[in-house]
Amino acid sequence: MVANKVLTLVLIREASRVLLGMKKRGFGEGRWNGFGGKVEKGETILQGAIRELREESGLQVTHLDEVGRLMFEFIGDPQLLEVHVFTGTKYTGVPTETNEMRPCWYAVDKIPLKEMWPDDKYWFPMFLKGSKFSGYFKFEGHNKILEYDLKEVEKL
Ligand SMILES: Nc1nc(NC2CC2)cc(N2CCOCC2)n1
Repeated sequence: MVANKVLTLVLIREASRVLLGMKKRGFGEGRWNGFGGKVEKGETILQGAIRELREESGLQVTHLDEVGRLMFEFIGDPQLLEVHVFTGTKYTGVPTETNEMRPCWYAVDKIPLKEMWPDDKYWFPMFLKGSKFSGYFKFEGHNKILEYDLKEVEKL
């Protein structure tokens, strides 16, 4: 039995723009995404999200709201990914390029969905509306979604 791999994803948002980063190496390289990654032993998921945001973008936050939960299955891989999506509006610092990520602000009507993970085009509109969402995506490789279900929820 392989436990889920717990990952975080932080989307920092201002009134009409969202901070994304171009992933420069590793999982998701070449795609725009929020900031995040693994949760380490001894930290909560929220603490992991705050840490990854700081490490990957230089931004510090004291509060994040969990807005989504996404599960991912990859054909042929027993390891499920469990991604906790957070958003925040109050931060300190300036978005800074790191060896992981090149940050860039995107207007909410110009989100580069074609250059993001394929699932994003389904749940990003829910994120932008301020809804909470819960979904499951079955991938074949890193570009093809075989099945998915996704719903807006009152409570995660
Ligand atoms: N936007 C997004 N979509 C994902 N889709 C699954 C890979 C198929 C994963 C993911 N992250 C996983 C890595 O940690 C950051 C968030 N972020």
